[in-house]
Amino acid sequence: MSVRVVARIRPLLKHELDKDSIVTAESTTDENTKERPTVIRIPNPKTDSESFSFQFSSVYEQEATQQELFDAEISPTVKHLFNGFDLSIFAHGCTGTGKTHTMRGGKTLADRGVIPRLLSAIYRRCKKVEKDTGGETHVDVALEYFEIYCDRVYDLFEPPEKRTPSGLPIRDSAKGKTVVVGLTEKPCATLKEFEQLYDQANVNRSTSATKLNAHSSRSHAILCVKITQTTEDTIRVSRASCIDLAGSEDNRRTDNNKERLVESSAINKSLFVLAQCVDAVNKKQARIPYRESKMTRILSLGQNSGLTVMILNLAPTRAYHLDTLASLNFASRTKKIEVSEVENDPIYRAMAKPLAATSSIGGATITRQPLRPLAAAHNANIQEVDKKKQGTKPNKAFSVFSDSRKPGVRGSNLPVQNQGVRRLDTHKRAAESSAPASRPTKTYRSADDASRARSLENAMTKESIEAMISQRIDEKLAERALQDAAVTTPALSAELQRRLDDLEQRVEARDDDKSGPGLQFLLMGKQHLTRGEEVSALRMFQLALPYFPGNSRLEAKIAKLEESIRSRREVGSASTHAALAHASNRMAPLSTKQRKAFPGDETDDDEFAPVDASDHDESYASDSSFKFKKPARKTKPMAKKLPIFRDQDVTSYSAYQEDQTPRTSRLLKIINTKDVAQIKALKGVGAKKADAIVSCLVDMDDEEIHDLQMLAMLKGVGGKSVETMRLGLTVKI
Ligand SMILES: Nc1ncnc2c1ncn2[C@@H]1O[C@H](COP(=O)(O)OP(=O)(O)OP(=O)(O)O)[C@@H](O)[C@H]1O
Repeated sequence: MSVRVVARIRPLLKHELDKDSIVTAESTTDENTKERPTVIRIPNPKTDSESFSFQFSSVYEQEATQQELFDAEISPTVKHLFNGFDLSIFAHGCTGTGKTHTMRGGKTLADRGVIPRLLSAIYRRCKKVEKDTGGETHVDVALEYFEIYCDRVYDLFEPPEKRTPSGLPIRDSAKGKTVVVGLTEKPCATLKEFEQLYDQANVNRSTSATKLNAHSSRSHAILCVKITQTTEDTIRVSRASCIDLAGSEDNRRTDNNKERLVESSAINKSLFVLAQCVDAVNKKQARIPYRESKMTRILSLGQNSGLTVMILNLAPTRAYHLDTLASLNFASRTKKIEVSEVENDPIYRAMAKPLAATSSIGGATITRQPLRPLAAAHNANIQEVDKKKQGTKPNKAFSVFSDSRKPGVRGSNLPVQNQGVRRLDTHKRAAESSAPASRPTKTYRSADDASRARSLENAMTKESIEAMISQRIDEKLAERALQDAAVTTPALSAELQRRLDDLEQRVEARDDDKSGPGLQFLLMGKQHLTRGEEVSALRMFQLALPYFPGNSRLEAKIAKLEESIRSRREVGSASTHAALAHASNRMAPLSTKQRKAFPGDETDDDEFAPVDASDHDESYASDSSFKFKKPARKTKPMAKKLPIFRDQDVTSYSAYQEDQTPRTSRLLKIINTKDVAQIKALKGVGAKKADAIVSCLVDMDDEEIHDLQMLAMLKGVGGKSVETMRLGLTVKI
């Protein structure tokens, strides 16, 4: 199932009442049917006569209330949560668009946001479940609440003075999910208790006034609600994760001071990585850059399971025009992400197979483990279980890290309990159909709760037997894996372990590094430079300088940039001058050759740019020296496909058109319409390519494609495609 994306347009704020709303909602069906609109329409920033439209699952207009949004989007998911599915709800949008209002809301009953309403619904459901099962099922609710501020994770249930500068570490659990280590898990039995805890924790959240929002969230806040349903025989854990992302900020509009800029650059970077992850997931790329920011690593969008609802918050006014377009574009790509609906299995209390709480987010029960090579890995996340129930049989000490679908077992003739996951998507079902369906089927699950409770006793006997068999298989496989590891690589394992420990220490040392904000500035500077935004790059490098006093390379870099900017200004005429200033943020692709000649050559940058520890994490298995290496450069393919931008002198645009043939002009005109239908009609362009081209164009804000070279450099387009498109056009003379 793909991520459900809904859009919400916030009403005009007091100081915006005299402004026009340019973002409108439209219904695709007959207006009289009173169905909720599903389309957002927004004018083209270049010409108001044209407009872009974006389709979503639902669109909430300015008048939509908190109650309407909750009832339609979130309330129906609560029952799935109690059926064992995880739920992720996140609010996305640029700063000041109403994310916190949507998630947290105001103090009055009508103003309450998604989170308090969700908790209220959860407590109601708890009571119902307990009543329907005649008290056999007991439901516990516990909370974890943390924020990711400047790429560091802090527990919001802890007062700020207790924070360590490097924040809480995050680790990958044995189940392949990302967990934050050391979070406080607060049991929370009533709605009243929740309100107290939540309000208190929100005081600890990092917020500040910015020019665009008087109460701007400076961090991504993530609330995890853990629901544990316990019967005499089973324990089932599911989680609802509510994520209030910090908003992206255009620092040309914020007038942010130094501190706000550091926060802003961290926010923008993590959101940029999130967008890259979404793109990579959509393009089915082998490497998804989750590890490049803590937020994406924790969210693991597309890798987590369960139900995901994204609420895209939009501001209606023209001041947000480009930001709104960027958000719409991002959300359109997000909705294509497929998320597997995987139900959390119950843990059988009678069996010696306790599992660590499984969650894509958080998990206080997971204790921190040193990195280990997989061959010698064992599952250390085994909880203490009810020893009275276990009798004298010792706890199973380990289980093998494996895909929970147990490939080794699949071919076996033994009756296997599908202990790992029960996927609901049809391909997976077909593949699994050879195994006997020993667990209750979906139809059984959705049956009336009362009859389910009555038949539970009989079903459990059969299931207990199967669970026991499965446990034996696990143990055998684990023994074999350990034997194999011991026989084949004893020396290597010790060496590898030493290196892994070493690597871990280095990663942690980096976490504690006081020059963190300086590195952030450097990184931002480098990003600006790559995009050719010299002025912004210079500003970032200047801000980084105090963190690296006496760094001659950085000083040289700044001097070089200052010189470059000065000379460009001097060369231009007075009119070009004005245009340059205006155009410092406009972009046009740069050829490989031009890029090499650019003063901020990448080679220089790498020498003082921060090294991304996450990359090393991933490559440790193959890195023989464990020294951080620069990635090998693949200049040729990169140079062709990478959209690299530089400042563009707008006065020279007209030169592009002078020597263009009518066919070329027509092609560029069609491309610049940004209309998928027209672009799709070009020779050699399918729906996917047309979509990709429009996405690229929207990403380039209001920039146009001026020539065929520029067109060929768009992602997914090459020289050959351009020629095919061009030759496929007929031109009247
Ligand atoms: N649906 C709405 N109805 C009434 N007021 C709203 C609505 N949405 C947002 N607002 C108001 O808009 C302002 C900005 O909203 P909010 O702080 O929630 O934005 P945000 O997206 O969380 O911003 P940031 O990313 O900077 O934290 C607040 O004053 C809020 O009360």
